[in-house]
Amino acid sequence: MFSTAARALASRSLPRAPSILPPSRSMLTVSRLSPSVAELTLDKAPANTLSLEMALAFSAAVSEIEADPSVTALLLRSSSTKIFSAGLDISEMSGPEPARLADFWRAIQGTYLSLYSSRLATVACIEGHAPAGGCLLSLMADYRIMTGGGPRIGLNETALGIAAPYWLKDMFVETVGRRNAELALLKGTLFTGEEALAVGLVDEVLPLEEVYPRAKEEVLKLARIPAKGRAETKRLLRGAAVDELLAGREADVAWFTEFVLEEGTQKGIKAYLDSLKKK
Ligand SMILES: CC/C=C\C/C=C\CCC/C=C/CC(=O)SCCNC(=O)CCNC(=O)[C@H](O)C(C)(C)COP(=O)(O)OP(=O)(O)OC[C@H]1O[C@@H](n2cnc3c(N)ncnc32)[C@H](O)[C@@H]1OP(=O)(O)O
Repeated sequence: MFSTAARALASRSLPRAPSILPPSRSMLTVSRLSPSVAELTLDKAPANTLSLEMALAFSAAVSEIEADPSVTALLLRSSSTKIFSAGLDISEMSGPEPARLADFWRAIQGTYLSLYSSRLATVACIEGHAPAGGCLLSLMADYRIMTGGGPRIGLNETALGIAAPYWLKDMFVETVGRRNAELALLKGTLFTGEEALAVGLVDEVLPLEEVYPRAKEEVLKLARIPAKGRAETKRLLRGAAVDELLAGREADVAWFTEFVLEEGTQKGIKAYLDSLKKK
């Protein structure tokens, strides 16, 4: 839906180095809910983390779905009802090879550029946890439906000693409003579904068994909204944010790689990774 030039710029900046594996589809499945509605299921055990390969596979799958003119809507879900996505694969950032780290971040940017700018109507079906990068995936959708009670969602970067990139922070601010965002980002709050609903981070909260049926109902409904008007409205709402990242993509890569490669950050990342593995 964005300009051809912007699209070309986005795809030209994606990693092309021969060392990068081709996107693997085994981490994702794409199916049809109806002739015009696709379903994209994250299927990378145990936590649907965004590794370099997963991020590339995600963007490639979204682009492929979008390239089919008969598809007007997309449902995003996880094959696990416990974890929607645990966010960025922290092992990508622990003792990284700098060139791969830069490609990793370009691929993470690519997930945002592919789905946030999509012409499709998009619904996120969040049955399980969605911290940090998991929250990012859901924020890129037009509508979010989440399980109440147990799972948590939010941007917990600050609590991990890091910061969300500006384009993720901006998307969060746009969604929950300035003050709610400040309070949540500065504390690294992870919300229950009910708390997320109260701040506008999700649009509906339901018992687990009702989340997927309701998400299907909603995406099938959104698929019937005239596609051209919706796509143009999305461009008007989100185009400036997407163009800003496209224009400053390499500066954002430099910010991320410098931060991650710092000795202190590396110590923190290693300690956090160890704590996750020891759980
Ligand atoms: C730390 C980053 C550092 C620097 C970056 C600097 C600046 C830029 C900032 C960019 C933005 C970053 C956003 C992110 O996404 S960072 C990642 C944040 N994610 C988390 O904090 C979630 C961590 N995971 C959990 O809290 C739990 O796993 C969860 C609540 C989701 C589920 O709990 P459950 O008990 O059901 O499962 P676990 O046993 O904990 O996990 C299963 C296995 O998966 C592994 N795992 C989980 N999350 C990650 C992850 N994000 N990366 C890598 N591996 C992960 C976990 O270790 C378990 O593995 P095994 O023990 O089975 O081998």
